[in-house]
Amino acid sequence: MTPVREATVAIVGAGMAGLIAARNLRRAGIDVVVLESAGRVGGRVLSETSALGSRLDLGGQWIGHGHHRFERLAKELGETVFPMHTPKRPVMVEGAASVSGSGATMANLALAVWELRAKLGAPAKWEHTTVGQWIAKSPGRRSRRVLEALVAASTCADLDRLTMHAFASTIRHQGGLATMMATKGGAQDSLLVEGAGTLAERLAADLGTRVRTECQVTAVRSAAEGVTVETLEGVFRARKAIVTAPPPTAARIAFDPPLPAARARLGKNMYLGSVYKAIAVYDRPFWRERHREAELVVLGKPASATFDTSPPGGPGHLCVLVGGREARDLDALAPAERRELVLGPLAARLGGEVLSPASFHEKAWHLDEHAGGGYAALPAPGSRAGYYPIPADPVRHVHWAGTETAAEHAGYIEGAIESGQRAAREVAAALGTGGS
Ligand SMILES: Cc1cc2nc3c(=O)[nH]c(=O)nc-3n(C[C@H](O)[C@H](O)[C@H](O)COP(=O)(O)OP(=O)(O)OC[C@H]3O[C@@H](n4cnc5c(N)ncnc54)[C@H](O)[C@@H]3O)c2cc1C
Repeated sequence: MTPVREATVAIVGAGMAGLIAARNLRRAGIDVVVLESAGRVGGRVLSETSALGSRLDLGGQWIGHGHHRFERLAKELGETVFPMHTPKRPVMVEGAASVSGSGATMANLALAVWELRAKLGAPAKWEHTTVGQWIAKSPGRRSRRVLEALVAASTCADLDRLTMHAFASTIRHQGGLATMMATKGGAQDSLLVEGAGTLAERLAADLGTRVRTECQVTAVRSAAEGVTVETLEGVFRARKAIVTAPPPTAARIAFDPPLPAARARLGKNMYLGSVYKAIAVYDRPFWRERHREAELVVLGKPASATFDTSPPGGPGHLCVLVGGREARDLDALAPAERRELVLGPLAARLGGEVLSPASFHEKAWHLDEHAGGGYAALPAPGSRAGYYPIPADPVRHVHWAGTETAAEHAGYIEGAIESGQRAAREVAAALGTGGS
């Protein structure tokens, strides 16, 4: 029989929240074990190396304006922050032409209404209206397509699975629509040369054998003296547990005794969005030489958002994001077909070289059984459970972290870090050990 292993705190998930909680508990002298179901650490952050040697992120990457914890952590771990190459405003393109005139004006008007409603409070009837229904009623084919593209790229939601009320609540919590969508001064403000995924790798390296990958937690049983955590790799006993998996994936864990109804509801009433992300790498950002900006919203099928994420002095990086249902539509294609579909619409604008990257990196997050999707868990229609921040009150010896629980910047890496710090403080206090 496999022996039962002991730690003071067992942490479920080696994403940013779990790794930060582990690091802070270790700093307070508390023994931890981090149990991760995937064969790698990082969760929704993941860095790769391009054919030209540059690092790139297939998961979370941007440091948003005011994401101070994230920026501090990056600097502390020796990473280099650089600002995004940002035009005055992104260009919306359909085919080779940019979208202007009434299509753009109507879309901007709708965005202004959403922004205002998010600030002042959304009308109750928006609880029964999905974003898809709202957009379908608004005038102008192009304007509707712009709105669909922007909402899908900024939330990764299926537009018929996100109510206007929930969307307004997300906008409010994430500092406004303009902030969510902006590069300079917004949620896509700056990047890391070495990659956000590298931060997770460095945090895990410092924790050494305390981090166990391919160790899926199947059950957490609470008793008076602590918890027993069952995994596919054996049983761990601890005084406290911190669960960092987002509610839809945490719902696969059996809790004994069962979780209170409100907590269990979160797992049922939330889902992770669908998102496809690609980074195409070129020997230089050649489009800049032609005074072409690569911050684009492409209104084709699929609709995508493209960014120039090239590191300073390094190769050219084009980042393409497709969110929601259209991200899933890409799954059925062969890789070469998908690459052409994603890069093809950019060629008319940026030049034919777009079609011949030195390397092409892609990931469909909704197909990742461990992460479950991205960017973050969303509330399903029919309930306000799942609005940010989701409750994180401990249940006996079980504490909760993960970006969705963050009081500030939920959904972002900053929120994951904040939640890990908070959970570590909470657990250290419960153990009577202080903590950082
Ligand atoms: C494509 C994409 C782009 C993004 N872009 C940005 C961005 O630019 N900037 C930004 O700030 N944020 C971005 N985000 C969001 C950001 O990546 C996340 O908010 C953050 O990484 C979440 O961290 P977390 O630790 O809360 O959760 P996770 O990273 O999801 O960690 C949870 C971990 O728990 C593990 N797990 C789940 N169930 C179990 C189990 N039963 N047993 C053991 N382990 C389990 C999972 O495998 C995972 O590793 C993006 C996300 C995606 C997917």
